[in-house]
Amino acid sequence: MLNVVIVGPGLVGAALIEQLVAHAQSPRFAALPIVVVGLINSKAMAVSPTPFSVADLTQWKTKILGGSAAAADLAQFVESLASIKGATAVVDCTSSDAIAEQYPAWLSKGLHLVTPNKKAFSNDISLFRRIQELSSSPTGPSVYHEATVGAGLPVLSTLSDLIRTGDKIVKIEGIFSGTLSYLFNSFSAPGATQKFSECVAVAKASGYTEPDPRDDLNGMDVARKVTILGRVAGLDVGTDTLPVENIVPEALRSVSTAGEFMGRLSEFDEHFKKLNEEALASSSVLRYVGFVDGLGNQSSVKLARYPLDHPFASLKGSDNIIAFTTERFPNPLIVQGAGAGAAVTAFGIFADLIKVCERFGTSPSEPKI
Ligand SMILES: NC(=O)C1=CN([C@@H]2O[C@H](COP(=O)(O)OP(=O)(O)OC[C@H]3O[C@@H](n4cnc5c(N)ncnc54)[C@H](OP(=O)(O)O)[C@@H]3O)[C@@H](O)[C@H]2O)C=CC1
Ligand SMILES: N[C@@H](CC=O)C(=O)O
Ligand code: NA
Repeated sequence: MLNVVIVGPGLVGAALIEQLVAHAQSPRFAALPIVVVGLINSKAMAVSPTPFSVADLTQWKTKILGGSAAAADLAQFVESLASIKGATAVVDCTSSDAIAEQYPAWLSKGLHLVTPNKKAFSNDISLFRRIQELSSSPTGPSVYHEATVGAGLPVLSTLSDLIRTGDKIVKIEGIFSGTLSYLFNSFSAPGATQKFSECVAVAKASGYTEPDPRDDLNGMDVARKVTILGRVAGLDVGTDTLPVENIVPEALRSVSTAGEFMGRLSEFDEHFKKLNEEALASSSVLRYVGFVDGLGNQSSVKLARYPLDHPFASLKGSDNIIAFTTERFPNPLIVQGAGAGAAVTAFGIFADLIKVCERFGTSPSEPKI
């Protein structure tokens, strides 16, 4: 049995709980060897020596983290996991740097880690290397973070399979942001009529953006994904050295809240309209792309023009597209699909939890179709 505790049941963490509950209730599946024993958000926490029931998980906001729950204290929360019998995985669904810093300590206690939080893998490379080192033993704790790039799409698993089998990465090129994909697919297309600020508002309301959409528009979210891919491919890349094109209008970079930023973005609709018209005039569209250079040090993140017949130009919705050009795949291996949103991100986390189970011999059975 794998015990799971979720740190930060926000949009994505709540969707994970929903998927675990739906799985447990589905007659198609045998009982899953995954149980939830702890939840903590920024206000409250609860850890139970026995698994939370499906009924409690269905109403976790009131039944688990409601009135009688203890005040949140992460150190105490982690300490109390020592009393839980059997393997335990921490699922970090925050976007917190401070929590990412805790991973080495958690791994040293033998806790497994599954997370969509990009920070630990894209901040200082020494943290990335420490985590790799602590999770490198086949019998020790495992770390899976598929959802940090392309949400649930099989991007990191594909990359690590290519590398583990001896392929050489030439380049990885793609649209790695669900938010920026949605924005430019809707805004920069022949005949499109929506204003840029309207597209940003829809992306935020759809749950694609980071809590502050400037973290998407400034290119940092894509830079983090390019960094993670590069590091998994063995390259020494970091967000501090990557050239990154920031498309947040200069005047809005230092406004203090995401709300103020959203409120004032329409002042810059004309600026984005002009960029778009220039692209369309040359039969091209604007797309925000990341590039990992497997052979040199030309990795980058930028807004670029693509001709209308290019695969990046015909992308839909919040889809990501990731093209791996390798020694074995001179015509790129392409992964494409929804790369943001609560359900597809939670799917990636859920699949990683199943991998933790498989690695330790508590494999869930296949559906009974
Ligand atoms: N949304 C998406 O499409 C995708 C998201 N991701 C990543 O998934 C992660 C979660 O995203 P999302 O669910 O949208 O974010 P939310 O802002 O909805 O949720 C974040 C959660 O973290 C909690 N939290 C923040 N700080 C702490 C803390 N110090 N201790 C305990 N809990 C804390 C918040 O608590 P409280 O509720 O009390 O405020 C909240 O529950 C992020 O790292 C994001 O980059 C990855 C791929 C796609
Ligand atoms: N804000 C991100 C969420 C997933 O990483 C995006 O838009 O892709
Ligand atoms: Na992924």
